[in-house]
Amino acid sequence: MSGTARDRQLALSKAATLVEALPWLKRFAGRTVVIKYGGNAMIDEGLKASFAADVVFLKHAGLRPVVVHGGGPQVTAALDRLGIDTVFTGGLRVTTPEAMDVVRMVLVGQVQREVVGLVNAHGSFAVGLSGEDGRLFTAERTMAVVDGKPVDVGLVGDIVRVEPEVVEGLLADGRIPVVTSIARGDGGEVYNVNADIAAAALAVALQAEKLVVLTDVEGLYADWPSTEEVLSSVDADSLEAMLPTLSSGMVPKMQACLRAVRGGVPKAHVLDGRVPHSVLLEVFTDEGVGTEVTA
Ligand SMILES: Nc1ncnc2c1ncn2[C@@H]1O[C@H](COP(=O)(O)OP(=O)(O)O)[C@@H](O)[C@H]1O
Ligand SMILES: CC(=O)N[C@@H](CCC(=O)OP(=O)(O)O)C(=O)O
Repeated sequence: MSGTARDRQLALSKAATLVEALPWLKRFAGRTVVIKYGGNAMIDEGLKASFAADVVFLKHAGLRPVVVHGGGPQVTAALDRLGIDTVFTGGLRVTTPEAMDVVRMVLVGQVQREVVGLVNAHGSFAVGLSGEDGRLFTAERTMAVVDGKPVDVGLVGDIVRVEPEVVEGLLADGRIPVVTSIARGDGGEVYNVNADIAAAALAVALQAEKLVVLTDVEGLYADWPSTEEVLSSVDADSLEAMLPTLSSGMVPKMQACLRAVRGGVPKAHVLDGRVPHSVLLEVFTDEGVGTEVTA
């Protein structure tokens, strides 16, 4: 093919991508999308920058993105440096009072600041919040479930109340809220909340159009640890039946997707955050990517 013909074909395919986005741009105008940015998806500087660009793109395209970030690997690295062992049970970090201080310091003081900085490379959009701010999240102590039995995991909370006004105020002001999954209990105790669960609770409270969860696998594998088949779509009842068979970080992630769709969020998606611009591909293309959870 001559250079000119190739150039013309490339231009046509770029135009086709833009045109494919048109119905989605119309459909999602003014809608809220909650994006959970997992610590395992924060791999390198290029990917972090492409995630931030996607979030800012959504905002300029007329959506209202809200970021809930994780940072589990970053917390584990900080605990290692302090000589504190890490144990996960049923996908939740066993959180001693000593570990809780580190979790809060790393998530709010380090990871949230980093995400705010990445988004604000594009303008003065991002404002960071902990679940403690404006009493956004109230939590109660919870347990992990292993083989159907509850197991104590220390200062881990589940969200029992969301007061989304502080986030709604920021959205109305044209900002991009960047939320950390730390919450207080009614008695003032501080809890470590899994970030997938926090993102789902917030998506429900904001009546979001979508919950998008970025992680380090292609989606939900049908028969993990085999990675041959990614489920492209699963409904809430089938997912609930699968829950007891899931392991590690997929347990809270899929509980979160279930909670979102049962709470009225039309769709939840688990995407591979290692693929650049996976958020844009999910929101603005016909096929979507990863695993979609529907009610
Ligand atoms: N059925 C499954 N499909 C995909 N991943 C699974 C499955 N079961 C367990 N996993 C594990 O769950 C991990 C994702 O959870 P997690 O490590 O908590 O991610 P994140 O930090 O993004 O929240 C995957 O990397 C994989 O090791
Ligand atoms: C209770 C619990 O497990 N809390 C998580 C909070 C951070 C998180 O969820 O981070 P990722 O999304 O990167 O996994 C933790 O301490 O690691």
